[in-house]
Amino acid sequence: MASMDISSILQGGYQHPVSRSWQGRRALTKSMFMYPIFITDDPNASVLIPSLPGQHRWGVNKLVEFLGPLVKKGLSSVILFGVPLNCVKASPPYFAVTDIPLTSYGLQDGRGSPADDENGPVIQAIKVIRANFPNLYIACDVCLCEYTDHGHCGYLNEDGTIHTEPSVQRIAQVSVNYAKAGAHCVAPSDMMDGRIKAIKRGLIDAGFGNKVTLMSYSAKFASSLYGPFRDAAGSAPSFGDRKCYQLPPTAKGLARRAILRDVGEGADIIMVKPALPYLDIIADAAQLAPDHPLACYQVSGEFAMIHAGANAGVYELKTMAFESVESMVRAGATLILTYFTPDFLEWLS
Ligand SMILES: NCc1[nH]cc(CCC(=O)O)c1CC(=O)O
Ligand SMILES: [Zn+2]
Ligand SMILES: [Zn+2]
Repeated sequence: MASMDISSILQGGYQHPVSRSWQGRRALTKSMFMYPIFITDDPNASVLIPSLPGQHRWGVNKLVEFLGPLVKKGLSSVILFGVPLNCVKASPPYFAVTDIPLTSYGLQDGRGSPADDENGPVIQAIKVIRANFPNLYIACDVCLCEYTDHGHCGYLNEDGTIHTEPSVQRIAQVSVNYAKAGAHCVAPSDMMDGRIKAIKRGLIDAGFGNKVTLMSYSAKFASSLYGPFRDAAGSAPSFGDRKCYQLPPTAKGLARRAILRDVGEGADIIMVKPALPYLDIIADAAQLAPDHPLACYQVSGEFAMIHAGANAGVYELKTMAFESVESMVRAGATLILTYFTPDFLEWLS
């Protein structure tokens, strides 16, 4: 060892737990975690989702009891997903958005009207959370796939292709209605071209420009890792796939263009999704949008996979969960959407 060159020695710098804690650029904090929760339209529901270990579909009447202990432990933000299950399915009509009157809640109509119905699960949940947890930051996922009968993220033309303009118009309308109900943040996950600009315009025109954050799922890939979520939300497409709007897994260049576009269209936060297989994209986003908060979504399949590996004895769950999010932070993420949030609140206490 005496012959080893001074420039060869690194271990002296991290032999102690305290010196190891200085090796990350940023330490994990509780406020880095945003918790995705599923709100269904049975107000008393508390239904375990089999493919998402420990996660439930909640009815609005259960939210206070469920969130109370988490808020006490330091939960600072949630993202809401509506899961309308008590809807009659109709065959998809094809139309321009302005031609279709709002139907009453309960009818799945190809227009996605339950998304922002006054009595629908998301609007109700926003109000309950605002009233009971004044410091909890509420983001709302905005998409049409949970609400349309065909399960696609936008409206369709007769040939099954995306009808972009009415889709974007409707997504902006839903976003504004979530803002009116009290959401602090709207997060469009639909991947329709031009929706960030349309939502920003809508928010500004409705007086929410300086009050509501716009978080864009900018680099969202067509991934195999959304399976448990589609189970949970009942949002699997009834035909076809999402490859014409979600990005191909190989598409580094498209992801970079989408990030730059969304920055230009007024996004306040950029997101990469899924997270762990796309760390290079997170690093690209950190470099392309260095002055924006950068979110990543550790999606349902990543969460299920980490649990499955732990159950198979491949690693210890907590160690792997830490390694996964530490990797995301190392790549440049400042905010992580994850079903592990309740666990991290415990682990970081
Ligand atoms: N647009 C809906 C949406 N919003 C978030 C997810 C995935 C979240 C997860 O898997 O945890 C999806 C699924 C999809 O696009 O098919
Ligand atoms: Zn969708
Ligand atoms: Zn297609």
